[in-house]
Amino acid sequence: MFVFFGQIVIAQSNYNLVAQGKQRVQLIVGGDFIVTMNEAQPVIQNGAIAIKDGKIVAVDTQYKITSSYRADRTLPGDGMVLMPGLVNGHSHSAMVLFRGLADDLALQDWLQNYIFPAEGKFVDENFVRVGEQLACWEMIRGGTTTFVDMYFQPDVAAKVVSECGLRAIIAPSSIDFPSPGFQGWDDAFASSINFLKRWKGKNERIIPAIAPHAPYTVSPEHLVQAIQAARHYDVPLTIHLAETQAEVKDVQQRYNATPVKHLDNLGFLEPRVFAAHVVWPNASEIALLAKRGVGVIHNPDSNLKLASGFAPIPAMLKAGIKVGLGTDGAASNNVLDMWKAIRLTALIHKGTTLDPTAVPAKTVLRMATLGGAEALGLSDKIGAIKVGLQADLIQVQLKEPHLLPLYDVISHLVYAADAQDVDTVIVNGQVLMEKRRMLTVDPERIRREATSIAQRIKAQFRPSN
Ligand SMILES: CSC[C@H]1O[C@@H](n2cnc3c(O)ncnc32)[C@H](O)[C@@H]1O
Ligand SMILES: [Zn+2]
Repeated sequence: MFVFFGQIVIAQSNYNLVAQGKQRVQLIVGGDFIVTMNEAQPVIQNGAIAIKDGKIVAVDTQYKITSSYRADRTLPGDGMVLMPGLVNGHSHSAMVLFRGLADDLALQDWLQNYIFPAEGKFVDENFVRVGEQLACWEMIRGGTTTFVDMYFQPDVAAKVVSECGLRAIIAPSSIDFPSPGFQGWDDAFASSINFLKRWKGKNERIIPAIAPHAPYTVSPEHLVQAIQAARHYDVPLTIHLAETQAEVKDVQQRYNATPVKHLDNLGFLEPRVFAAHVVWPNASEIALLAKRGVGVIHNPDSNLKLASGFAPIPAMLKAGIKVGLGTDGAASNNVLDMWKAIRLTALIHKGTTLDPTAVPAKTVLRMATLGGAEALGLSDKIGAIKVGLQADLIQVQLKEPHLLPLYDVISHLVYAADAQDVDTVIVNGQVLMEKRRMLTVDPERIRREATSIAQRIKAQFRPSN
């Protein structure tokens, strides 16, 4: 409101409210069901959301929303479920260009003899630009609205993400031996600090972070340096942790402690840290992760494909750990498809525990949205449909045969829906895909450039064993 000559003059938005009885917003989005992830109003039938300045300003029935708000634009929700966008808590996005390059291998063989050599030879600015664009295209198609990207060339990645409209934690990798563009830890780590100085607070959708690779590839001194920097610059830190039995054995031999305990001995574990995989924690390490408030990202597809094992997710959830879901990179998955991770999570833990109530559908859907946001430290911004949160939303169609009939919308989202069912994607109030039409990326150009890079890889790639 403006004060003019001592009188109160009603500003434009209030004028509209007074003039037409309705408040003006940018966007109204509807759904036959809104699955909110908000305990106060879990599922709303025939619902709608009003969005202004990228944020959710009202969540209610369609009748109430359209009675109170007038929108510049409306996306109707007939035959749709409206829900928070999916949060992919662990990926190496540009690795989509290595999709299908090295399959059916155990993690250490895969990394040492195939992936690290391929990265050394092919990963440069252009690789990351095209790979990141391909990954963003794939993730938008599948309803991911926030992802964590733990890889190289972070400025290139951040530029692509800011252009395509997604939200991302961009965590440049640091490791103790040569990696693309770096001699070793010192220059890689210095570069990651420069990246976060450049990007912190610059774009509300890009959150820079620190990412030491793993306890078996980063020395204790460097791990301490990483967590101290994360504290100093107040950014998240992510790391691969306790991924394989080989890692547990290796860390135990070198440091006389299992991986989680080793990090705790270094004073490394705190709520700003979220760890990927955590397949092999023992019972006391699970308790420790919960006590320290560390987030865990479960990557079931990658853990199965690399024969790493089954993470003890039911025990972690019981202990109160913040657990989210991730895809890992497409060289070990081989897709950035969160629906596959959702379904696998709901199935494998029932199989391993012989308990059909282990990790129920509702819990898995929470892990893919709000649980992931909590693990990443972003639940004050995303992960649920609630007034005040950012408008990161997806509409999922409910009309195709594999989704009929419908008794329980959450059951369908977990056990029956897939990436092709995502109809419309919105991040920060911006529509990135509408009725499956891509609005912020150029599929034809990406397809052409990705194919050209792959031709070079195919001609030149040699594993090191
Ligand atoms: C320093 S993070 C980037 C680095 O990690 C490699 N990587 C990809 N997937 C995995 C995994 O499951 N475990 C360990 N390391 C992985 C990636 O190829 C990059 O080199
Ligand atoms: Zn990974």
